[in-house]
Amino acid sequence: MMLFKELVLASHNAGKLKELQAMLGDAVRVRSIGEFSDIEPEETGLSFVENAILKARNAARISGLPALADDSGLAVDHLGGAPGIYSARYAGGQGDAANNAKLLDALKDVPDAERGAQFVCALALLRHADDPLPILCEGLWQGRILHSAQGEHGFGYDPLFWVPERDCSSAELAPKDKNQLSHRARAMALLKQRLGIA
Ligand SMILES: O=P(O)(O)OP(=O)(O)OP(=O)(O)OC[C@H]1O[C@@H](n2cnc3c(O)ncnc32)[C@H](O)[C@@H]1O
Ligand SMILES: [Mg+2]
Repeated sequence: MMLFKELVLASHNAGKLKELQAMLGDAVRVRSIGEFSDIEPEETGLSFVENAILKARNAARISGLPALADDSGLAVDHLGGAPGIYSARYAGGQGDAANNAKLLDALKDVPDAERGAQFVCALALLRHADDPLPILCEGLWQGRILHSAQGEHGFGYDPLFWVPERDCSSAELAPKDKNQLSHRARAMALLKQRLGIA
């Protein structure tokens, strides 16, 4: 059952915000944390779930609203699951292009069969800043890392992520298709079930 009509999305990533807003639809009025603060909390957790809770708690405290956070990243088999929770900071916080260049370099000469990877998304919803029982939902998306960037849609590692079920990169998918297939889409589908807005 839906407990509120308005929530704040605890993300400063424009690509994520767009996707989460599209997935939530009209069921709930969505505010962005950028309306309240430009300061990003330090992501000190050792798991996606811990970081999602930390970001949602911070946003709920700042806004006084229920808060939804997304902590996500790319886990590459050949790299033992890296960059994982450090995906945004993989190349030292220099942004998507630097992260992608570093990833291609790390996988140089690695054959396709060993380029498996998964996108991971953890969503945390806190009804208020001191909520002792956050709602947690996760989603995974299996694919593999390309040898060069392909496609213009999406954000982050999308141009390097090959989607086997569609035979294209995740940046070549139309946004509405990515929003049905992705790690974020899967986590959000579970969250909507939990909230009774599926
Ligand atoms: O923490 P917030 O403010 O939400 O924004 P962020 O960009 O820092 O987000 P994360 O800490 O969760 O880091 C996620 C990293 O994983 C990447 N990522 C997550 N989902 C992705 C997707 O759907 N497509 C491409 N890259 C994605 C993204 O580009 C970041 O480098
Ligand atoms: Mg972040």
